[in-house]
Formats: sequence, structure tokens, C-alpha cells
Amino acid sequence: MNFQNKVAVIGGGSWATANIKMLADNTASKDILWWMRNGEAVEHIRKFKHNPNYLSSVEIKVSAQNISTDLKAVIEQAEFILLNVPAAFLKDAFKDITADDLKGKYIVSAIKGIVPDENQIIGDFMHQHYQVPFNNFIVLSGPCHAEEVALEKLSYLTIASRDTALARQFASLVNTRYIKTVVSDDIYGTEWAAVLKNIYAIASGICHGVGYGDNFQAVLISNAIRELKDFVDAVHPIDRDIKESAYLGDLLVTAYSQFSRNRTFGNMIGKGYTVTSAQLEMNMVAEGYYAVNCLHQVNKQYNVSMPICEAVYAILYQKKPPVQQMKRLAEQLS
Ligand SMILES: NC(=O)C1=CN([C@@H]2O[C@H](COP(=O)(O)OP(=O)(O)OC[C@H]3O[C@@H](n4cnc5c(N)ncnc54)[C@H](OP(=O)(O)O)[C@@H]3O)[C@@H](O)[C@H]2O)C=CC1
Ligand SMILES: O=C(CO)COP(=O)(O)O
Repeated sequence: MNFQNKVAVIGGGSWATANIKMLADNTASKDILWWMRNGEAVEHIRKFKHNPNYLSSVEIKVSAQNISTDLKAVIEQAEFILLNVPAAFLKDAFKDITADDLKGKYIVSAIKGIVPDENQIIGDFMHQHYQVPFNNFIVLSGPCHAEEVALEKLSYLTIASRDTALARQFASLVNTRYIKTVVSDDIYGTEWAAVLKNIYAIASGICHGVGYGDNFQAVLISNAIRELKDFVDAVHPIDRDIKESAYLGDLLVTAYSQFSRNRTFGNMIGKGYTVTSAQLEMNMVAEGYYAVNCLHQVNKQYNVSMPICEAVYAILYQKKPPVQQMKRLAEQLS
């Protein structure tokens, strides 16, 4: 297959900015395009070569005319469409985009979330609403915080697609001195694991916020990986090693890292912040907040025992006191 290597990054947040950096630092010949909704940020980046709102220390090496607020025009010029908009806002961002606009394009999802109301992970959503064939769909995941990419800390990404030759091609556009890539064909497991680990990171933050220590957190995360495996195996039962970095690795980094939005959000909830005040304070998106509500609906179909996710759901959506819920949860862990 002949590739043109024209990549459009869709979204203007931290992960989009980190993805722009990886693509620019990668030495393969390519065109990089960038869409974001914020016109002022576009003007600032064109002029000063830094994103004023996210990872502002990163130098942006994308030509000024390739950065735009016109999504249709950006998509039209690209071959790979790299989605970086939080799942809760994807439908709104794509409201003027049609299946025809995406025909023949490769859709790469770097989103770790579920589309609310639809209760679909991104591959299913793009397939059902935009007729994107699964063979044209790629997942970019793995334990990797945008902040560490900005610092060029060694990181590993998993690039998953049913078409592993396509996954390898996309991997060849993002690997750098500090980014190593692993190719997989498990699109369902990779997407669902990335969604669930955000919920477990919120649980981890809540536990910290209410006063549990490292000893308890280790038990929580040991139980979380079993819960994650049970759910992913129920949704898509294939032979997968849950200890691989796209599954266990991403859970660990998100549950333990100082950079995690989800853990930070959970910590604030544990300390008594309301959901709204925690969201306002962070100015970044904790996907797990939206995901746990969707998962609660989706799991009615699979009926997997998920006490950790249910505790997070009860705290965030049924306003149950974190201390009481974590005490109840602790009695169910082993
Ligand atoms: N950050 C990370 O390290 C990683 C993030 N991801 C995933 O990447 C995706 C993007 O997250 P990330 O880059 O971290 O996001 P950030 O939290 O850094 O930024 C928030 C993004 O959401 C947008 N946004 C906020 N409110 C709205 C709204 N009401 N309507 C439309 N857009 C809105 C912001 O746009 P604006 O600035 O215009 O308000 C901004 O682009 C998520 O799915 C996340 O899980 C995956 C791996 C690592
Ligand atoms: O997915 C991530 C790291 O792999 C980022 O997690 P947070 O959204 O919790 O920061």
C-alpha cells in the first residue's frame, strides 16, 4: 500500500499537543495538520509556536497555514485523522462532518473514553455513525502522560489495528528517540482497558483523598486489574496477556502518577470537593467521570461483577459519601 503520510491531529488539549510533538520529532517524511476549536489559541500558536493553554513549553513545529479551526478543510487534506478530543465532546466537534468526509481515511483514536448517550467506545462510534470500516481504524494507547512526552521521557505506545500492517505504518510516524511503539491487533481490549483504567485511577485518587495509604492502594489496583480483565474478556474474549503495557501498564501509570487527571480528580472528590468544583479546579478533563456512567449502562448487558467501578459510580452519580463507599468496597477486596 502507498501512504501519503498526511496526518491531521484533531483537538487542542495536552495529548493533542504531545502528539504534535511526537509527529514532528519523528523523522519520516510527512505533512502535519492541526485542528482545534479555539481560534485565539490557533493565532497564538501560528505567531509564537507554543500552545498557550496546554504543555506551553513545547515548541510547535507545524507550519502556520496547517493549523486551523476549520475541521472539514483539515480532514479533507489528511490521510490519517488522529482523534484527541475528549469523548464527551466528540459528537459536538464532528456535528458537521459526514461519512463521506471520512471515506477512505484512516481514523486513529487517541481518546480514552466512551461517547456519552451512545455508550460506545470510539471504534464502534466511528463505525456506526460514520461507516468507518474496522480495517481503517487504529487505536493509539499505552501508559503515556502528555507531560512526560513534553519532557522527552522514555515512553511506550501501543498501536492497535485489525490490519497490523496499517498499525505498523502509523507506528513508523510517531516513534522517536523517546517514543517506542508496540503493535497489536486487539482494538477492543486496548480501547476498553484505556477506558476502565481511568475509572480505577479515580478510585485510587478517592482512596488517597479519604486517607488510605499505599498498602491499601496496592490491594485496590490488584483487584482493579482482575476486574478489568473480567470485563474486557466478557466484551471481546480472545487470548490476551493482561500484563502487557497497554492494559496493566496504563492502569499502573494512571493510578499512581502525579500527572494523572483522573487520579487528581478522584483525590479532590475524596477530600470533599463536589464534581463541579473539582472539574473547575482542574481545567482539564478526567474521562473516567463520564466513562463510569456509560459503563454502568453498558455492563447491564454483560453483568460482570465490578465493585470498584460501582463504588465510583455511587460516589459520583448517586452522591454517596466517599468514606462510606470506600469502607464498603474495602470489605469486598482481597
Ligand atoms: N493527557 C494525557 O496525558 C493523555 C490523554 N489521553 C486522552 O486524550 C484525550 C484528550 O485529553 P487531553 O488532551 O488530556 O485533554 P485536556 O484535559 O488536556 O484538555 C481538555 C480538552 O478538552 C476540550 N474541551 C473542554 N471542554 C470542552 C467542551 N465543552 N467542548 C469541547 N471541547 C472541550 C479542550 O478544548 P479547549 O482548550 O478549546 O477548551 C481541550 O482540548 C482524552 O480522551 C484523554 O483520555 C490519552 C493519553 C494521554
Ligand atoms: O492516559 C493517560 C496516561 O496513559 C492519561 O491519564 P489521565 O487522563 O488520568 O491524565
